[in-house]
Amino acid sequence: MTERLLVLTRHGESEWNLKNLFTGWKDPGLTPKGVDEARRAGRQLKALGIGFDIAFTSALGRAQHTCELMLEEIGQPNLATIKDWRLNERDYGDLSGLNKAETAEKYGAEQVHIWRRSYDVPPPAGESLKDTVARVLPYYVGEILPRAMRGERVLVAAHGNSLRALVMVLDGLDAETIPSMELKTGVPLVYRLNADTTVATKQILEG
Ligand SMILES: O=C(O)[C@H](O)COP(=O)(O)O
Repeated sequence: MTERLLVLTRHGESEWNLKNLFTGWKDPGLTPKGVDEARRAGRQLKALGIGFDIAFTSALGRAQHTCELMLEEIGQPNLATIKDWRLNERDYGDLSGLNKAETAEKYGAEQVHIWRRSYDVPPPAGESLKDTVARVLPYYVGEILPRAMRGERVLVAAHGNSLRALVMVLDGLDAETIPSMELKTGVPLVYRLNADTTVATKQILEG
């Protein structure tokens, strides 16, 4: 039987995650903890006997480095990896670089939660999750899903919100339930898909 394996992993902790700064399309690197998280994710997958035929990541360094470290730990350091901006984190617009706690003090915790976790309310000059879905989903359907459907084992190393966009579709979440869904850094989501592209099983490899 064809195995349709799709593994999604948010990048390891970044330098701006540690400083509690809105990051979006800015390009800080991983912290030492983020490097450890990425390597641990690779080791967890290897322990399950999971390897890959193709990897996808974004145009941002924290995701690319996470992908490289995971593949190194799995023993596939030279695996073909496709880097595409459509998997980038949601653009946080004018909030990029601002401290999240200070922003909450200035605009209110509720407003910041809405900017961070709602479906269709964008941060100032940034992307809403709905905007992010509008670029991630077509890329998934056009470039990633066909490979999984023909039995290629696929790794996607990306970002908290570009992956929330994907998980929303895979898990059948809606605008009311997506705000409560968060993805931890460096924790692989292991999906196996049915022939009709729906989700057969999902495993979250908590640290
Ligand atoms: O871009 C960022 O700030 C983080 O990677 C994700 O931010 P969020 O968890 O506030 O959406």
